[in-house]
Amino acid sequence: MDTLVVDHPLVAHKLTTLRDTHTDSPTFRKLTDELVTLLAYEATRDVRVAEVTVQTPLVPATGFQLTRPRPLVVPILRAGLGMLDGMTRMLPTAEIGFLGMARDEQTLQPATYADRLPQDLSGRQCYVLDPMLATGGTLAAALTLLVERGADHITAICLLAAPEGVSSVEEKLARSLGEEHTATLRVVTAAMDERLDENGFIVPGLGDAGDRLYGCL
Ligand SMILES: O=P(O)(O)OC[C@H]1O[C@H](OP(=O)(O)OP(=O)(O)O)[C@H](O)[C@@H]1O
Ligand SMILES: O=c1cc[nH]c(=O)[nH]1
Ligand SMILES: [Mg+2]
Repeated sequence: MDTLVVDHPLVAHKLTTLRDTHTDSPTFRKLTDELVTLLAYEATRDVRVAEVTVQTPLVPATGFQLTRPRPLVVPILRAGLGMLDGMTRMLPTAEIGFLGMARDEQTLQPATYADRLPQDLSGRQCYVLDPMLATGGTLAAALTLLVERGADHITAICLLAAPEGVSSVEEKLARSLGEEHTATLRVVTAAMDERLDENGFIVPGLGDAGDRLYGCL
């Protein structure tokens, strides 16, 4: 799985304010939205396009247009919802499917409570939105589900990732999908943080992304 850490001063600036415990929810939501748009620029670098010809007022011109089937954007509820508008600003014609997943605070295992995705994702290019890649359990389960339905190119956009989480996603996918699948899997993140703490929180991190976006549970 390719992992890209987006190295850009505006990303670093916005992320620093996002981490600040004094940043309130309205500001946190706005910064998340802006950060996702910056990350989406890198994450969509290999979005599928085809050559087309258009007529300018002067001459025919060769250019590119997004192909069909349209890309599928998949926010993982709850916190991934805070990334949806920033993503669809860059990909307004994308379709949107929803996955509701919550991590048990004791066991750290993810449970899926909502699945509003097409059953058949054959040949689909997907963009998964989840701000935090911590132990990796949530992302591994989401990627497994999408690949099992036929998605063949999936990019996860995360605000923060932990190194042990990325390794764990790779191990879990090797177990759940085996070596046979041919899907391209990528993670694009604003930062690779130091580590996880004993409660599975990313350090230094930004705390509980869902709570900071929406107040509390
Ligand atoms: O990598 P993991 O260890 O699986 O943890 C990451 C998950 O935890 C958070 O969601 P949470 O379960 O808190 O749900 P929420 O979005 O409803 O707050 C986060 O948005 C990820 O989905
Ligand atoms: O640091 C973390 C880990 C999981 N979920 C969060 O919201 N934050
Ligand atoms: Mg949460």
